[in-house]
Amino acid sequence: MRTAHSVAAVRNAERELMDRLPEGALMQRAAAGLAAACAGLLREARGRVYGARVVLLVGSGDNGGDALYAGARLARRGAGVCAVLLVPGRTHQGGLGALLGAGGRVADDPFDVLAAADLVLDGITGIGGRGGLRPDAVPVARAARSGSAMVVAVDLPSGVEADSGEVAGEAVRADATVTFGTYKPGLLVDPARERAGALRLVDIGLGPYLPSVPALEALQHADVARLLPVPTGESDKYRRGVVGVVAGSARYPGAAVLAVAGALRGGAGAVRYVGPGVEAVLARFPETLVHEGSPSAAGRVQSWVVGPGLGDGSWATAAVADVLASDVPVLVDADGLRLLDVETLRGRSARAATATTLLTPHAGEAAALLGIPREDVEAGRLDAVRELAARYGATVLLKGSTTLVADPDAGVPVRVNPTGTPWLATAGSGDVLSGLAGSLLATGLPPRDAGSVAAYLHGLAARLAARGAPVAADDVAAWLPEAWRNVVG
Ligand SMILES: NC(=O)C1=CN([C@@H]2O[C@H](COP(=O)(O)OP(=O)(O)OC[C@H]3O[C@@H](n4cnc5c(N)ncnc54)[C@H](OP(=O)(O)O)[C@@H]3O)[C@@H](O)[C@H]2O)[C@@H](O)CC1
Ligand SMILES: [K+]
Repeated sequence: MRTAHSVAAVRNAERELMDRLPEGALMQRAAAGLAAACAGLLREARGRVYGARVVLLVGSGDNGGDALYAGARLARRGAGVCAVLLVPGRTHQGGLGALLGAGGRVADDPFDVLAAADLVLDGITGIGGRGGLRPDAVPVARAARSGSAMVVAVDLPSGVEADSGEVAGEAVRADATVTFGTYKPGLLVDPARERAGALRLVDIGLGPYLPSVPALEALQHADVARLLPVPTGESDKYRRGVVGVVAGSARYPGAAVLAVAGALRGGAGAVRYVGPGVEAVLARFPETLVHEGSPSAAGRVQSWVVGPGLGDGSWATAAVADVLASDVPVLVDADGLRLLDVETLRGRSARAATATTLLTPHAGEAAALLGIPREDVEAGRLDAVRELAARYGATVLLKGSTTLVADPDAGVPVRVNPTGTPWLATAGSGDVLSGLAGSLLATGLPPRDAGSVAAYLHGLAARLAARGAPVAADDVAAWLPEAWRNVVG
């Protein structure tokens, strides 16, 4: 599991650890890890550290101090290191002394040195930064990107919000970020994540002092493998779970087919389809159980998926209400999100512990549910998913470039999916995801696990299917077994 902690948690842990260490020891640990990472990158790019041209962008806080001490270490290994001091009167004095003592220098003209650099260390701001880059830092950050240098962010790309992943204005765009002690939420959530490049974590000994419950967590292969259902010798199709899929309409029969395609690959023993797309579903998947009446009359299921391509006719409205009246886990997607009755939804968890709900909006649907503009959801994804989960009393999976899953209990870490790919932004891929997650719900996974495991497999399947080329939603569904094998492999 990759975990991220809030700035407040990092600051507390830092205070506790600092009390037990000699002054400056923590910054030296950070700088040593940072210099080692930079030396590795320079060796990869040009064979050796000796003679490399390194430029440090140094702000007014300890983030700049880290850059200066790391620069001193690189200078001692023969790199030509030059510091650009953004606030000369408030530069970290110990760090500057170390750099100058190691043969580094302060740049006269930042743009000259940046144009010739092999590597730029961004030490403008770290966890103390607020708002986007200040105006004087913007041209320097742009110049760092415009040459051929690798840009390495110290702790965080300057200009991003560490706790939320928001980017208010301009931020550094790094090729790599070397972060200290723990990941920060902004390194894992877009739009900030996208500025961070490849992530590297340097252990500075904060671990024992950080809270055991992080703010954010990202599943890795081993975590997903542990969560995936494994049928036993005694499993028959009913014990493995039956997922009911209420999807599709005369106008959108394809949504039914794609949701069933996802559901068939999610581990449930059987898929029961209910809706107007019976013919299309059976033509493609003859193994599906089908029913054309109301969902509650279709036979037993262990979970429901309701909404993809359902339209908003009277049958659809009644079907959503019917499904929400059940006591099994329900996943609500797409049109289902527009048709759901909020009071019924909130009442579900009070009615039965098994009546859990997983909502799976994309940014536009989330915006409608929250009554705010879509851009606000995209800019502040973490806040939006937390707010939705709290307001609706349901688990919420917010789809997008970094899919997030929030539990209605605010004390439970938000999950962020690490396997996404831009190729997933394709029609119908959400229908596949809803079927897949619903199927995992039927096997008994709680909503947060079902949502985050489904997002993980779905992203991985898309990557495996795509290999650099466009994919259709149908390809993603077809590659789900390969993604599953890849995880348990
Ligand atoms: N915690 C730990 O465990 C460890 C922490 N370590 C390191 O310390 C870093 C945190 O250092 P920090 O607290 O000094 O804050 P930092 O990020 O340097 O920025 C604050 C300065 O920036 C300024 N400023 C603010 N916003 C700005 C903007 N938009 N654009 C431009 N400037 C802006 C602000 O100025 P002011 O608002 O006062 O004018 C203030 O002076 C952390 O990220 C890590 O690298 C490691 O050494 C070891 C272990
Ligand atoms: K930085």
